[in-house]
Amino acid sequence: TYVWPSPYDFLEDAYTVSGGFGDGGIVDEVNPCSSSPIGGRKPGRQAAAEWVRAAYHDSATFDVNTGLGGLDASIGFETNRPQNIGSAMNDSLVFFGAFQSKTSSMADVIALSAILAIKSCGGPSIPFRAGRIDAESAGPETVPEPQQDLSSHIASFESQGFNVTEMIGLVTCGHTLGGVHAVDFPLTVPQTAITESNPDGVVHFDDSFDSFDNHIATQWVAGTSVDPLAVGFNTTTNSDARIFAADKNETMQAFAADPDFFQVQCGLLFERMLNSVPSTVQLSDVIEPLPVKPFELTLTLGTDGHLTLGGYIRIFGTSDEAKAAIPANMPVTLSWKDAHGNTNATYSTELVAVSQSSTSLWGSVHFFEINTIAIHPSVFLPNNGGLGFPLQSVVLFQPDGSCTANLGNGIPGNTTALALIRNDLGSVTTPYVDYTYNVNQPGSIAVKQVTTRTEMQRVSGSVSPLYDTYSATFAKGPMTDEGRITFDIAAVVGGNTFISPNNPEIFTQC
Ligand code: HEM
Repeated sequence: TYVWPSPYDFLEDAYTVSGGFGDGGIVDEVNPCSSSPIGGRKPGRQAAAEWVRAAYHDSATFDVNTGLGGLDASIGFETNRPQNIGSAMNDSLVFFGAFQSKTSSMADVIALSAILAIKSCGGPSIPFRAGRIDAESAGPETVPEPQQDLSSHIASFESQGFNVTEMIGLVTCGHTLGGVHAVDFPLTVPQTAITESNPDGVVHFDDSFDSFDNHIATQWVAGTSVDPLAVGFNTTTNSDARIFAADKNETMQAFAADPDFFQVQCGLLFERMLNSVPSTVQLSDVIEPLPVKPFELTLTLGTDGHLTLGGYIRIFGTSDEAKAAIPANMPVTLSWKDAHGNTNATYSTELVAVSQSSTSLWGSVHFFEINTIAIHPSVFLPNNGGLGFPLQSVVLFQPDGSCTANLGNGIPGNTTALALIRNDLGSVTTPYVDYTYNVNQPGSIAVKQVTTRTEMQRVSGSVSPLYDTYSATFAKGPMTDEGRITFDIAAVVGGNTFISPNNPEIFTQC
């Protein structure tokens, strides 16, 4: 199961916190469900629908027989294909770039975005797993198009692992959001749909385009469908009509009769769709909000030689009691153990509720601030055997003195990162910085993550006799507009490897 610390902590944060303090910002784009995407903020465009369609088009390259393709961000290299017409795919990828990092591939962000969009629109809770790997080229051209016949669609879905019933389900679940745009599909939607208030000429699939509900099915069964791919003027592109009726409307009738059945089936089908990945990819366990989780924890050496712990503790709950709780009245105590595993009345502190509130799509979430605790370094265990929240205090990033040179006009020069490494736990070998930045890739608007390694050198002692100071200077990568920049610092100390992971880009000027 998922425990802290994990390489996927960043994705878990993005999954769990959807507003207020600690919010990474992904859900804001699809809350409310009708929101249009930033950048191209046009009435009629809907980010939630665009993300769900992007996830489907990326995953639709999956082939169950070969185990190739699937959700792998190859969509970035496929935007010149007619199936992906419009700026929706690229606009989504640019937005997702802010959530891409060494431990969150673009493909994982695409999957996460669909899960959050569907939930924000009132749809099912879909389990999220991470670990997808980004492709570096286009996949096969297997995304279905509306003018194809039913047997082609059955064959397409079959090679993606979905039978006829599941095909009907997946198309219905997808087409409960959004619609068809006249600017991109003039053979399906008449140009008269384009107006000043509807510049892309969207015609929605059902009467509740911003609610993940079964109206797409109830309207179809009642004969009141407005779906341009079902009752459109051009019968050739009425693929939804052919698909909906492919089992004599059995599935559509079941969806129309029972909204809960619709939700459950959609959840299961989307989960399979998002987990369609190349057979070489090993997905993680399901990532669920942790009840208690450190957030932005920092452990630094102060000038008095004491270690200082700072940051926040996040508390998440789904019970009615948790939802009713007022953070300011919630006593949250942080206690720690000494080097012998013992507790002591003084090894404890009360945390203060952060005044700004936070929201989650999955329950209630509150943050509590650690009012910087100073402790003598020797009370920390290098590793507490996996119990509680192990604080790694052997290799520490030292923000004080770490900096990036300025070459003038805002052009960054080299970055110097400082680390403190314990000197009393055995020999220190191969200390290094792994710096992860983004490069543009020809053929896709999405950036690629690159990691370069620089060895660290011991430069001096420190204010504490237990730590020495190490330094590395390395070039910043090319400046792209997208992607997160992070670095890890690691060393082998006394035969064990210690890592200070995911430190944020250094902006302090030298
Ligand atoms: C035979 C299969 C399918 C065909 C031919 C098809 C075709 C289309 C077309 C032509 C559009 C209009 C796009 C636009 O104007 O922006 C559309 C929209 C959409 N499709 Fe499909 N689709 C199929 C299956 C699916 C599936 C399986 C899903 C999801 C699981 C899905 C999700 C969506 C969504 C959410 C939209 C709305 C996009 C927006 O409003 O921006 N589609 N589809």
